[in-house]
Amino acid sequence: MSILITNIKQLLQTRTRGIYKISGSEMKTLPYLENAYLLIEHDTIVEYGSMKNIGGIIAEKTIDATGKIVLPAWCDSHTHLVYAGHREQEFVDRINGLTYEDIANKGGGILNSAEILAQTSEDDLYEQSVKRLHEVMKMGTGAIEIKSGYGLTLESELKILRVIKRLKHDFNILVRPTFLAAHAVPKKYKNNKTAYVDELINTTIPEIAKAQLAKYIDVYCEDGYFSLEDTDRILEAGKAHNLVPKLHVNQFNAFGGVALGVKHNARSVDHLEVMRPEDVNVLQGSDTMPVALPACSFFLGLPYTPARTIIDSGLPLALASDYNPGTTPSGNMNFVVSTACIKMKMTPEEAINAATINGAYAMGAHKMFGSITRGKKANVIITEDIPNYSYLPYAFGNNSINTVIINGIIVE
Ligand SMILES: N=CN[C@@H](CCC(=O)O)C(=O)O
Ligand SMILES: [Zn+2]
Repeated sequence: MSILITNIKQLLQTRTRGIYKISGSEMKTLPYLENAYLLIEHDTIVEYGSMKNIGGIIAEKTIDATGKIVLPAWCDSHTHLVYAGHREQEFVDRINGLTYEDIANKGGGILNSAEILAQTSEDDLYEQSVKRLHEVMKMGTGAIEIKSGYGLTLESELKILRVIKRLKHDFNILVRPTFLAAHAVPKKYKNNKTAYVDELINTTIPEIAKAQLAKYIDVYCEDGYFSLEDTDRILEAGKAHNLVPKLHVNQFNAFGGVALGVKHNARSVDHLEVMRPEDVNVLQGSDTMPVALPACSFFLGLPYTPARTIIDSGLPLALASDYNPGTTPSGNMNFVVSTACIKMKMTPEEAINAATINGAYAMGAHKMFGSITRGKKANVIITEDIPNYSYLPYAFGNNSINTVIINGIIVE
């Protein structure tokens, strides 16, 4: 199937091959063409250019994008999309004064989700997750990372990772699986966290690696969860099984998690709501992508990741949704981009770079996703008739998307 998109008002994020992430002041630039066309063959972008030079291209399907903007589909590099049930009671408890920490200390939070998931069949978990994946694809997400982490036992973690594999197989979208059993200490190990970490290292990680169900390994490095020492041991064990590190760090406390991530050459360090100068400095010159999750800050009323400090120091920054039942029950990347502009003072250009090419980098998908580049996967959003690209984050809460094409196929 070939698709020709014509009369595009603005074709955003047009880049030549070999550009894998955008850093510092370069994030303020979003290359684009006006009055453009884009040609897709099968699942690939094969050509684009000015309408003046369209020549005699013929395709099986033509979409007239007069008045519309075309941009790469969002690359959401941090989600927990495979979960069971919901946690709106905790939401109400927070409105009534409890903190995220209070709720976790009462056995709620991640442990609450793990209990529900243990009682949910694999098929049911799959069906619940299908709805969410389809919903985010309709909202423009064209590549996604999904973590386990609501299992906390070998059996339940495998259940989640098998569901992720099924989604990957059944849906026409890049899915990157991450193993996150170090998400919370299970009740059984409440007073013996070291035994849980030992079990992860000696049994769970080797089994997960044997099953080839994950590409990345993640740890929630935070007070009350996993310490620097635990995290170091877990990442080391993961690396021995070819699992690439990603980290949850600096959500509530900063104590060296970012430096540890850099030491392990983590693909990304995510959250970063609390950043000290040394946490920013240690990222300089590294291959690790900092990732902000503004919808999580919005929902919990936490500080926002200091995007200006990070970008103005010359670093790159990616944006992701953190879709999960506890801290971010939404996978809407349009909202993430708006919130980054409104609350983190990112310009629309910076936010779009962060949610496309830098998001692709944060999940190791930058060679085929995240920009309008000849030879990359045909993952595009066609907006409604809107005045310009700044209107996208400006009209927060609106769905300004008309059509989403993922791997050359229109999402229905
Ligand atoms: N902070 C750790 N993990 C998730 C939330 C987990 C939960 O509360 O269910 C996050 O990234 O926000
Ligand atoms: Zn998360």
